[in-house]
Parts: sequence; structure tokens; C-alpha cells
Amino acid sequence: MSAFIQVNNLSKSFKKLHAVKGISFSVPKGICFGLLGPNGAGKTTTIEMMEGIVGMDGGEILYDGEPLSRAMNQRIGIQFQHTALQDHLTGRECLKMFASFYSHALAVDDLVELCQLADFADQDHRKLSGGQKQRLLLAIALVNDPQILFLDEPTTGLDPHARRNFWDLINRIKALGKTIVLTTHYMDEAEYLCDDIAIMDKGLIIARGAPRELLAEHFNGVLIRLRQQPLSQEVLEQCQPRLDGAYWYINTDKVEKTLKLLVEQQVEMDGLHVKSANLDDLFLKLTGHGLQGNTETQEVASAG
Ligand SMILES: Nc1ncnc2c1ncn2[C@@H]1O[C@H](COP(=O)(O)OP(=O)(O)OP(=O)(O)O)[C@@H](O)[C@H]1O
Repeated sequence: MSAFIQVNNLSKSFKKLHAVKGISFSVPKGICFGLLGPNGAGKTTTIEMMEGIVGMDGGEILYDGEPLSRAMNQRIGIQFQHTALQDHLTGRECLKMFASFYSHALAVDDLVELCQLADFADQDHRKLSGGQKQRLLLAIALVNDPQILFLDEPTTGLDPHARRNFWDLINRIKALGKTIVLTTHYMDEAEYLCDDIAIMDKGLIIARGAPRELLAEHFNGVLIRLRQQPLSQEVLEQCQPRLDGAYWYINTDKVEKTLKLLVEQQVEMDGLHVKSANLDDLFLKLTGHGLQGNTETQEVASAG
């Protein structure tokens, strides 16, 4: 697939802080592309440079082969992490106000239908729940019927039900043929929504590709999780476990053999958990620290 958005060698510093360190990636038309990473990885700075809101120090961003033009700007929709709406307006009035900024805007009723706002569109927006507010902000981002939709951590702080609901909406919007670029630090969100991801850490892209392909590339079989405990030399050598906080993780494609060894070596099985690897595990493997926190992590060198 040819690149619709092409980012080449993009970099940005804030005084001495090198927030984005010369990253490159491309986004084909019509996919959902995710920038995944922990707090401070450089996701928002990257997406804001793509939106033309923050100036870049170096590199280039091309849309259909051209730098961001005024015309292309009109074809972009943005849902920011935080958007201040005018007090006292209802959701419907907010949509009308934003629609008035564009020469071409979708009908408010269509937006209400698309983003499932009917139950609360006539309420003061300040009275909306977190999930309802995010849906309203999504509708606002879609007001100009954009070709590209940028979503910056759209489900942060939402409860699981509201997140699920929002994901369904994103899939609905993707089905309309729009290209979506989203940032998230939820790996399940990226796995569920994104066709292609770039995992960022400390201003760099540390992995690129389709979530499933990335996982297949980095993990064989399953992950066995054990409570932290002293492990025998034999287990350390044969299983090469990785310690993350309170747990050991063993990646293996020979589950039975590994479990047999653990039993033989009298490993404490309380809290044992066998699961498929996910993007959180991949991030941990690549960086030695988790996506959600700064848990102390050590790579266990194979003794020998
Ligand atoms: N305007 C700014 N001035 C100074 N430093 C900034 C500014 N914007 C971002 N930073 C810093 O740049 C780094 C990257 O921030 P950025 O917001 O891009 O990360 P992020 O991956 O989006 O994190 P989060 O998930 O917390 O939004 C952080 O260390 C942040 O403190």
C-alpha cells in the first residue's frame, strides 16, 4: 500500500529535552494507525507536529506527497486530549458552533446519529459523563467530514464499558474509509483498533508493524507468569525468565516441558498464569520496563 502520510526523520526538542528523536514512518490510506507508548514517550508531540500545531525542528511530514497545505488542513479532524468547550452550550449547540467554522460541514443530526449522541445531545455539555464527553468531542472532530482523523489518547480515564463503546464508534468511522491516527498507552486498545502501530519510547520508535505480526515475530508460544521467588540455576538457564516487579515471565513454545521442569524444580506454583503474549509484554521485552508504570525490571542473564 502506498503512503498517504509519510513522516521522515521527524525531531523536536523542548530546550534540552529531546522529545522526538528523528523518527520515520508511513501511514497508508484508510487504516487505523496507532502510536503506542508510555507517558512522556513523545506521542502527543509527534501527533501535534503531524497536525501542524507544533512546529518541527527537523524532518518532514508529507500528505499525499505534499507538505501540510491549507487545503489538506481542512480535511483533517482532531480530537485533542483536552478541549475546553464554551460553558452553558448543549452538545448540539457545540456541534453547530464548530460546524460554522467550516465551509463544508456535516449536518448536526448526522453527527448525532454517527456518534450516538441522541440521548444527551440537548444537555449542557458540562453535565456529560466521561464517555459521553469523549463521544461529543469525537463528533466535533468529525464536523468537517475529515479524511484523516487524529485521536490523542481518546479513552484515557474512561471506564471499561465506555472504552468498549468508543472502540465500536472508531470502527464505525474507520468503515467510512477514513484514515485514523491515534495515540494510546493502552495496549489492548492498540491491539483491538490498529492495523499498524509504532511503539515509541523516549522519543524513538522501537517497533513497527501490525500488532499480530509484531507479536509473532517476538514471541514463540505462550508466556508463563510466576510469582517472584528464588529460582534454581537450572530454571534460570533453561527458561531464561524475565523479572518484572512481582512476577517472573517465561516465554516458551514447549509449555508441557517447561511446566514439567518447574514442577521438578519445586517452583512455587501459586498464582501461576499461562497466557498469550500481548503488546504490553512486547514493550517490556524491548525496553525492560512496563507500559503503564516504572516497575523495576531486570533482564536475567543466562548463567553459564
Ligand atoms: N510544550 C512543552 N514544553 C516542554 N516540554 C514538553 C512540552 N510538550 C511535551 N514536553 C515533554 O516532551 C516529552 C514528550 O511528551 P509527549 O506529551 O509528547 O509524550 P506522550 O507520549 O504524548 O505522553 P502522554 O501519554 O503523557 O501524553 C515529555 O517529557 C514532555 O514533558
